[in-house]
Amino acid sequence: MTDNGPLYLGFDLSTQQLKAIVIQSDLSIVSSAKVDFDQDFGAKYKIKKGVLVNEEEGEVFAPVALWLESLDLVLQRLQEQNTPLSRIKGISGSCQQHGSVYWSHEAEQLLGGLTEDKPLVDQLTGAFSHPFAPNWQDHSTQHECDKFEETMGTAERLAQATGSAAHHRFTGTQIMRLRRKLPEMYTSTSRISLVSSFLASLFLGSIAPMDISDVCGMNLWDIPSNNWSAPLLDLASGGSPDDLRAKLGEVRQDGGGSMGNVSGYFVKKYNFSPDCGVAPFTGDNPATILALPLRPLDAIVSLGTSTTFLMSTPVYKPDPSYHFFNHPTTPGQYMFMLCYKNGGLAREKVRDVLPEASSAGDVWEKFNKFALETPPLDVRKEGDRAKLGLYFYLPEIVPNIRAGTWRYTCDAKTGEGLEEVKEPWGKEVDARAIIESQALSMRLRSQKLVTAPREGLPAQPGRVYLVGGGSLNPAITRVLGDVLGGADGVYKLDVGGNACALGGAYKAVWAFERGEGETFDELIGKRWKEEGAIQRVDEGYKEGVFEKYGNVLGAFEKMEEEILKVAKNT
Ligand SMILES: Nc1ncnc2c1ncn2[C@@H]1O[C@H](COP(=O)(O)OP(=O)(O)O)[C@@H](O)[C@H]1O
Ligand SMILES: O=C(CO)[C@@H](O)[C@H](O)COP(=O)(O)O
Repeated sequence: MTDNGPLYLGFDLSTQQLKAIVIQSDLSIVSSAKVDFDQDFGAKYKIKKGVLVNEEEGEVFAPVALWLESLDLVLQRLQEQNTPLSRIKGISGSCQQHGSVYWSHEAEQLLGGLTEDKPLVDQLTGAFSHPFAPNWQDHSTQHECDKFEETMGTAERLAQATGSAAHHRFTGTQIMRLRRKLPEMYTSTSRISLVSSFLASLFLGSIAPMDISDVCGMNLWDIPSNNWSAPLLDLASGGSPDDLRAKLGEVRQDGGGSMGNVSGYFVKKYNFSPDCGVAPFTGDNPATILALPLRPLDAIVSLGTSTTFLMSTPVYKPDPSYHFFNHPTTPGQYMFMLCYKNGGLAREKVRDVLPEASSAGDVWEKFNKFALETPPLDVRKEGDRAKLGLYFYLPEIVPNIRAGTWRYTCDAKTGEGLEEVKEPWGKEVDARAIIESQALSMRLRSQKLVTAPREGLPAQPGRVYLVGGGSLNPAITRVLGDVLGGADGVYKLDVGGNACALGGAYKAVWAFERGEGETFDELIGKRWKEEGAIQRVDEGYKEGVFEKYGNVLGAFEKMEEEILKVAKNT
């Protein structure tokens, strides 16, 4: 670390953790710290995997107070490592998408009057009209989703306007439901923040505007007209669109620059400089595409609690089965995203029932052994049928199928003769089958966005970058490479689970150091050094193997369609 250059702080407030990462202008990492919600506060807030669940209504939510306590704790941990917080010139961050925080009428006053002698949680309890933030795993809003699509006519039209069809977790449907369920709470709400603008607000000491990319996770922002959608605001607000517009506030168009200086609380308590600026925070997925300079055709797979597949593209081609967001830094660019609820936690469920699974040592050892010893689609010899499954321990997003496990087989060469298997096959086959299933779904839905990277190759991504906790797993990375390809290889970001925090920190560097008209990719592209930042973990495209999965892609789609007919989420 140099002795006196500026430092930048990036956060990631995700489902299970709050991470902080401090970097220098040359993008090198100075220090990092994290709070694990279950480990640090599980007993106090009675959370599991970062959230509380009301099974009966499909509600999943997190206590806002938990996040306040976590922010103080993560800063204290950075301080304990002697991180020179006084040198931090700018702060930005990434937060779980879609969650919403409800501020009371006292919020601005309480945020503006924080004193360093008490923790945030003691001073801000009165700043919220609702103690909980709905989490992206919430699935209580089917009724509201139906109304959103009805209002726009079809799921296609809603996707054309807002970048996505109606989704349970999207903030507009969540706001509409909470207004109906808790009318008094809604009336006593002065402002509504996304998790990203909530965290930025704490640093600013006043309520921050929403971010131009994260706002696309609400089903309320009309992307082509760059404004709130009038009919959808009207619907969500129950006929008082102006009131809801005021609660949502302005949307900041510029992903860079400063929204203001850090609040005195952080200056006095943690020795931040009074000149330290706060840049807009964004969603964790938009921040992930900022964790490295992405080239056209490159894809990122984020293996966190959720699994997401991300690409950056200049083409706005929305469809009800996926999502488009404004790019977090570059006007005219978009982020393409697929999001699955059954990511890391579903793989853990399969892992935990494997024969001989041991709880000591590496908990993934058996899972990895079975996944690597099983051949693609469990086709061991000529004539064996390919095995395909769906492993949904939670109701899934795409396809919109209820929780359940299904197993099918089909002809491995043609994909024909798809049949459901009534007796489950050996549990050890599930280890590979669940990864294949998750990857086949991503390949199916992204195939229209990819082309042949070079003559003679089938259409596929160029590089596939893996981030998030699951990227540490060699069996998962191998199977993803087998199915998704990647003509230029599969890489893991060396910061493992910290990619979006790093994306947040890079965003802060760009926000405060950009030259006139200098784009994020230009600035970061000049400073980013591949060596030490990424590690090649799989060759990606393997001739013969990739094609085996291509042979059953149609059968996989048909399997989903069959299951949808009998097991649609209602
Ligand atoms: N070695 C590993 N192999 C497979 N999965 C792992 C491994 N280490 C962590 N994970 C998974 O990573 C997930 C957490 O990833 P992380 O990116 O930190 O999540 P989030 O950002 O959602 O809090 C856990 O649910 C766990 O299943
Ligand atoms: O709902 C989505 C994206 O639409 C999730 O990706 C959330 O943004 C939370 O992600 P984690 O990092 O906690 O898995």
